Amino acid sequence: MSETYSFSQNVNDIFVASAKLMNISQDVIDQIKFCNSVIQVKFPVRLNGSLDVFTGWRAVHSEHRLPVKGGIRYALEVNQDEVEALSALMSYKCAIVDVPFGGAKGGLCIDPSRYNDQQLEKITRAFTREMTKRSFISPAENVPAPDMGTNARTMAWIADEYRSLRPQDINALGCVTGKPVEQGGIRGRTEATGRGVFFGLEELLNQDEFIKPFGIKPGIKGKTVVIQGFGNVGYHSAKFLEEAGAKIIGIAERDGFILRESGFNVEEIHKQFLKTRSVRDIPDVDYYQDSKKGLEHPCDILIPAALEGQITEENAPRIKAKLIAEAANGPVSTAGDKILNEKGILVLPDVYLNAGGVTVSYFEWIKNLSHIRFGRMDRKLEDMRGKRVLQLFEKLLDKPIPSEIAQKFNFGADELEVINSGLEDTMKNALNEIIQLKASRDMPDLRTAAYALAAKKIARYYEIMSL
Ligand SMILES: NC(=O)C1=CN([C@@H]2O[C@H](COP(=O)(O)OP(=O)(O)OC[C@H]3O[C@@H](n4cnc5c(N)ncnc54)[C@H](OP(=O)(O)O)[C@@H]3O)[C@@H](O)[C@H]2O)C=CC1
Ligand SMILES: O=C(O)CCC(=O)C(=O)O
Repeated sequence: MSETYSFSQNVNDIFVASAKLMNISQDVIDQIKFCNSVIQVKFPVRLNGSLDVFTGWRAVHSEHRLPVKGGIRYALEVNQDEVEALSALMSYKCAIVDVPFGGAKGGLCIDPSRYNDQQLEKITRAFTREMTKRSFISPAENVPAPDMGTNARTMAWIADEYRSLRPQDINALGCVTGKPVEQGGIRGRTEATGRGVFFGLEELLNQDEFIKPFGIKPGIKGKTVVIQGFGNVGYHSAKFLEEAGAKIIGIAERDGFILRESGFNVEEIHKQFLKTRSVRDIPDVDYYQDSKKGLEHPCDILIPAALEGQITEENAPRIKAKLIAEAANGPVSTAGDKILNEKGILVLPDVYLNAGGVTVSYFEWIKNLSHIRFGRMDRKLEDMRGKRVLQLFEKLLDKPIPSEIAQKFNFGADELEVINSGLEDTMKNALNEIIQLKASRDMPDLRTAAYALAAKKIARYYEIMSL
């Protein structure tokens, strides 16, 4: 990454350029683009007898809708510029997929692998107290979720701590999403971002005319895929793509790049990886110590699913993938993006593609506020209704409907089916909106069109308010 790289500047630049293409006034652009507020907290935690001081941030980008929403990241690289950029991405992402939230993001400067679970719990609870005290966590105003270095368990600690601080808040469980199902979470959230990446790619690869100029053939089957980052998002993206017939040939992790041109068995490799969180000693693969070289390996689809700023003007000229699917936030810098576009590489942008996580977080938040699981009240009723319709058909036809056909009438969906269908619908509709806007305004690329769509939707809110 170049020394002058500013993630938030990158996000602002592309937002401003895209908003201008929609003829949005400079006043409204300025109102939207800046981060509304950001807190930095420094707090001590006693671990093994000594006091360690931790630094964390939570940035709120736009409160045009409340609550504001966005993950909490635990990583040593976390800094204020990063959380501000990520919070802006959250505002735009939510607008694109019509999730009625503003944008936020948090981060704690910590290497989570250096602490055991008990220590992480203590640190997380202390961080939660700091943010709750300042109203940077609440079901009505500011709702975190998992991101790099955090997971469902971290969210359970946050929810529990918040509940003990605000026992009178009947909606306390909605103060955070991405919780374990047993603690008020929703089925399908853990894998939602990866599943959303899959739905986005599936929809894109169905658009024969759109992808043809990039030399990309329709369909997922047989496509070769390289993934950077084998955590939550990378693993689930790989898994769903493999299930649909893609060949995952390369995985770039923190400590190296593994390659098998004939394709991995994702589940098997993931099991091995989890033993040490390393790709170094995985058998029967080619191993390269220089992880970043993995991004340059020839493939149909390259999926950066780790950090921002991974493809810049430095390595973009050497990228050989036909399609880059940005599962991570901000993996391609503005300068890198320009080079990819000039090379004719299609980029499916983060601000749309990884929105599956927040979409299902929205469903979880609704579940927490309504205090009932999706399907609990009407599943049986729907099932009975469906069966009656089938019986009626059988009566009219005077013969039984073959069981393989009857089974396809999946009446009475359970929570996971409801969530996954809502996610699929959201991801596919949003991509079509982006593609249509790109065509109608002759926009240069999907990223510009996605930001323009977000700008249009958020600007509408401000314009109505000042009528
Ligand atoms: N979780 C979610 O729901 C969402 C996540 N995202 C974005 O997706 C990306 C990944 O998040 P998530 O999967 O949740 O995070 P995880 O922490 O689960 O996984 C990230 C993985 O990337 C690895 N990694 C870190 N640095 C590098 C590097 N330089 N090169 C290769 N691999 C690296 C990590 O290794 P190690 O553990 O050693 O650090 C880890 O295995 C982030 O950009 C995040 O903002 C976007 C939307 C939602
Ligand atoms: O699920 C959420 O609320 C936020 C997910 C997130 O942090 C992201 O999309 O970058």
